[in-house]
Amino acid sequence: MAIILSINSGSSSVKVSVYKSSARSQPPQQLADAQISGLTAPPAKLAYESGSEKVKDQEVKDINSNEDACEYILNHLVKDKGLSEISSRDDITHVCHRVVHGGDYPDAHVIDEETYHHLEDLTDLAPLHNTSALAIVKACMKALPKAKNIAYFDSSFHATIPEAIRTYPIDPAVAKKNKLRKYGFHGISYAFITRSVAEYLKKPESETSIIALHLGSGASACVIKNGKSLDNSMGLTPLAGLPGATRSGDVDPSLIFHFTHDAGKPGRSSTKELHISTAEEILNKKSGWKALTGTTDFSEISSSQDPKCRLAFDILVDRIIGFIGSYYVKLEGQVDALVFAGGIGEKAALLRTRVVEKCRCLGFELDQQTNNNVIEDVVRDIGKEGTRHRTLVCQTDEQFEMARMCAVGLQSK
Ligand SMILES: Nc1ncnc2c1ncn2[C@@H]1O[C@H](COP(=O)(O)OP(=O)(O)O)[C@@H](O)[C@H]1O
Ligand SMILES: CC(=O)OP(=O)(O)O
Ligand SMILES: [Mg+2]
Repeated sequence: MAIILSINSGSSSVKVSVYKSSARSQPPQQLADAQISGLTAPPAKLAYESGSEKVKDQEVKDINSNEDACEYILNHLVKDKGLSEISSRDDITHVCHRVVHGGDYPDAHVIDEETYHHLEDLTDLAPLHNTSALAIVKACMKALPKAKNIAYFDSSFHATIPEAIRTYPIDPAVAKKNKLRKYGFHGISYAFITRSVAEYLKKPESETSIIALHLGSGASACVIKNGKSLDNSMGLTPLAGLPGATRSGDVDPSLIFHFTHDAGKPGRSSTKELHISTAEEILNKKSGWKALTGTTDFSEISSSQDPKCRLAFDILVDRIIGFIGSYYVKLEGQVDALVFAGGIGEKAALLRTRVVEKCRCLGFELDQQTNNNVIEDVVRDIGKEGTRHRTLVCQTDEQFEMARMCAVGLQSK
């Protein structure tokens, strides 16, 4: 029997789910689910659920990093008397790590001392996104010496994006040398969404074409043609495309050269104090909903009448429909469904309403009653009966997807 820990280390939270995998061709069975959130807005809070225990919003002290959060969760799992499968850390056999940037890796990668440095090299491509995951990989290698660590990359699912879509129109020699191209992210989530939607529609994945939206703290859109990623709104890094909690999303790349108090007077003087890594930090960590409204909580933004919140909401709707229109054309209208996922996509009924209203001309329409109900199924049809295209909500689960891929790997041995 394998005991699999799936770790999703995000920009503001660490989510860890525990699974048992025993029988052949059975999906992994979840034993416990832990999350420490609020890492960027202390105090950090614990949510924990296992057979015997349920905790929500419990403040936890002295958690200052993703590694601290992970260590806290490991201790909690061992201490949980109801979780008999883990009585010591040695009971954990596999640890799946979500690593956002996987460069050219088309598949998951087992991590040992030797291969760890390959992952470190990738961090140069996305320092803001891979660093915390790698710190956790390192901590787990030390804290759980008996377990096998495996990296699952957000970019792998997008290895199928064709050349003309993934290539930036820049000097090809520089692009090649510095590995500058579109990679695309949230792929673990899109793999889960594609499989779940295909199952729901009772179609093979290879005949399923969807426009999917993963709208969380980081948000992206993806077009999946016959089960494979054709395009994703994120790019070289997760900064491109839709805005997010603290990310600007697409802006004119020149904007950053004007981003000082001298703004309005473009020229070298206006940027002389602004180091390029500061620019990256501003666009990734000091923009988005936080910069526009002061909060990163989208439920607050979507229910507020404050003009700043309404503007942020309208910006998200505008950017999303831009991608839907583009992706609809890329699929030549052969769309099985528009799919909403991620914390915002799954819970913000008003956002779904406004987006789908704008896409009415393409043949999408909602059933308002179903849309407004709390959605608990993995996939739920919220579309109006008789419309040309379906609209679905999918409760995506990146931790489960990694555990599932890990279990499939074990079964094929
Ligand atoms: N009821 C809600 N309405 C709108 N947004 C919500 C709601 N509940 C949570 N969210 C938003 O979902 C986002 C978090 O989504 P999630 O997919 O868990 O994020 P991540 O994994 O990227 O940290 C946050 O922006 C949060 O404010
Ligand atoms: C890829 C990415 O943006 O991840 P997250 O949404 O977890 O920040
Ligand atoms: Mg996420």
